[in-house]
Amino acid sequence: MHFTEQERETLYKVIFNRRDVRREFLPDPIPEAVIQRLLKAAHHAPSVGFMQPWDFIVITQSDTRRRIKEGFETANRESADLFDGERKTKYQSLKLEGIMEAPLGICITCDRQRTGNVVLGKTIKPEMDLFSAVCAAQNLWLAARAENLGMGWVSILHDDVLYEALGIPEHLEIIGYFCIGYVSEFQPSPELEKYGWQSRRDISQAIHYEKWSNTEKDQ
Ligand SMILES: Cc1cc2c(cc1C)N(C[C@H](O)[C@H](O)[C@H](O)COP(=O)(O)O)c1[nH]c(=O)[nH]c(=O)c1N2
Repeated sequence: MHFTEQERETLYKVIFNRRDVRREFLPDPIPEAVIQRLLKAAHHAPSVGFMQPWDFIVITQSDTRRRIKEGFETANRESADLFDGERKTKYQSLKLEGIMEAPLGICITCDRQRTGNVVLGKTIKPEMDLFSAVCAAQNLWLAARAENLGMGWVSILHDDVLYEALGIPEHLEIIGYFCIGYVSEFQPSPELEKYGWQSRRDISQAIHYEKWSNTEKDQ
């Protein structure tokens, strides 16, 4: 298959207009066919040794989401305490999840034993199964954006909250919890940039030719 220039432009548009969404969620229901398309896109992510170590837990019940939200509140208080002074005040002013507002939650797990102990491509770097499951998360994120759905990653959560609330078997690792829903708008830039927490690095600082090189600004 050969992609046209227009199709290519669309892909880049999706990439550059994807956002981590926390505050713009609408309660509008997501059609089941759309949810299935998102999950199929996630399931078609690359994976080490074609291990496909992920599972997707689909959460719509507000009772379940409330338990997760309570877990977030605990973890968020602990997290705020790790920052000092002005930074702490700023942290506390940020909105870092949309668990109750987004009608859909998806938890991605990773079964590290899915295809046995020795896996092609994972023999030297054992963490490659986890990386593969993160690729599924990114596919989900981009597919959601293409469907005009916002998605937010919530990692300010202790794993035991998700194990308990979602009945996840102990042998699975938790990759992440994601809030998904239609949105009032997509912000043009990251929320953390807009609120002065962190700005985007200049791309020239991220690219190194032939050898890693320290740029002046990075030191
Ligand atoms: C692994 C991981 C974990 C988290 C995130 C991202 C990733 C990749 N991000 C979202 C993060 O803040 C966001 O991606 C950046 O700020 C850049 O913004 P955009 O995603 O471009 O909008 C995120 N955001 C948030 O509000 N609460 C969270 O717990 C997390 N956790």
